[in-house]
Amino acid sequence: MDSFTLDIRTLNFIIILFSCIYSAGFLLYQRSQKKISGLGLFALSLLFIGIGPLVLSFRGTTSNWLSIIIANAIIMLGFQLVLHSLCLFRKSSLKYTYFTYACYPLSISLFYYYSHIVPSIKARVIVISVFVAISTIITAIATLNGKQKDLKIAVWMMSSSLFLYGTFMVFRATWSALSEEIHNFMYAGLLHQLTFLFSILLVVAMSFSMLWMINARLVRSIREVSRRDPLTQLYNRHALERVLPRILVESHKAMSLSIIMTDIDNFKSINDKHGHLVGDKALIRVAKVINTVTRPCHFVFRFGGDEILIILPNSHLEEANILAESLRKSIFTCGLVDNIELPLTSSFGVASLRDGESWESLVSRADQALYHAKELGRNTVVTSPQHMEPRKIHQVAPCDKAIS
Ligand SMILES: Nc1nc2c(ncn2[C@@H]2O[C@H](COP(=O)(O)OP(=O)(O)OP(=O)(O)O)[C@@H](O)[C@H]2O)c(=O)[nH]1
Repeated sequence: MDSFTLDIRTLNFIIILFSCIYSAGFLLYQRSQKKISGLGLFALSLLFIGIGPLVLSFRGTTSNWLSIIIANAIIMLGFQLVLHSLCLFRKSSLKYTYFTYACYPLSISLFYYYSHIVPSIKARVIVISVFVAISTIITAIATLNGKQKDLKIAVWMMSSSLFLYGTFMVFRATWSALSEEIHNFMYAGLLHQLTFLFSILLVVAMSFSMLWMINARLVRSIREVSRRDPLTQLYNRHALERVLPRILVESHKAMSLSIIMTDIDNFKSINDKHGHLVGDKALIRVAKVINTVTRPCHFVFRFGGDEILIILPNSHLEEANILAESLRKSIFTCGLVDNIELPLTSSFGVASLRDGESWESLVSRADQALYHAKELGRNTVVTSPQHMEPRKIHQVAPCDKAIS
């Protein structure tokens, strides 16, 4: 095992360099971009993981108190903060940090004991290896169990690099416990030299995974923005074009798909009478009501102007009618908009996909039904018949209030 040797001083220098560079990078990133929970603490943890070995390298030229106890306390604090920061970043419970925070003073006391009362390099190696093993394995679990939606492959990379490092530390502690006392750490053997090499790998892997997760979050938020209507926050036509092929394939398998087309009644006169800002608020209010009444399996799109399309996958006509009627009532009773009592109502056209019917034909039937609802006095739900009777239109709900 000792025929191959690595230079600990060089490896130590690389740890210091990488940790400090990544730390500074993350701190600058955090300052210049929108704050990301846990990122500042993660940067700090890397700084500690870098400063610890720096202080350690003064061994022999400064007091043991500084070069042994303080240096190792800084390294252990660095690993503790990696755990804390990743709990914040991944929205994991902070309970994961309790055990290692409790072990921290005990580990420092043991360091004091094995450097000043019963000096033993071997015992100190075991103490730090056990502490780091526990904290990195807990960090790997906390990272995996976080509630935050992140790119899975990057989460796995972060978690598995921490887990592998922790496992190596368990091996190092066990090996050291079974070996003889170490007289000079610099020549203690390959296992201890590998610790420095693996620490460099851990710093690089953690930093890369962190950047990967942040980048994936940005891409997701940009994609989300591009698919939402900025005023109502409903999905836009671009989103409809993206999800429609999938919805149609699934609905052909399930043999059922219904849609509801709705349009605010006399919206132009709301705009003309109260101004476009009030009109915007009315539109937002209607969108909110629709979002509250519909279920997560329904898709709601701003189709254009004041027209909103609701897609109900795997739903028959009756189900769509019941939903449309409940939406109609909820909009009719939704109250004041901007402290102004508006006659806020909507009309609805409902249609269900017929055998072999195209999407365009379905939308056109829902549009026709909506048109008839307007003709019938508005604030009404009209259903397009399911069977081929193009001229026959059913009115399913009476008008609560006709608006001229
Ligand atoms: N405030 C506001 N108005 C909008 C927006 N988009 C479209 N509009 C207005 O919405 C109105 C749509 O009117 P229509 O649907 O044609 O007619 P209506 O007055 O609602 O009448 P009916 O639909 O027949 O009940 C137009 O005046 C558009 O200028 C928007 O984002 N904000």
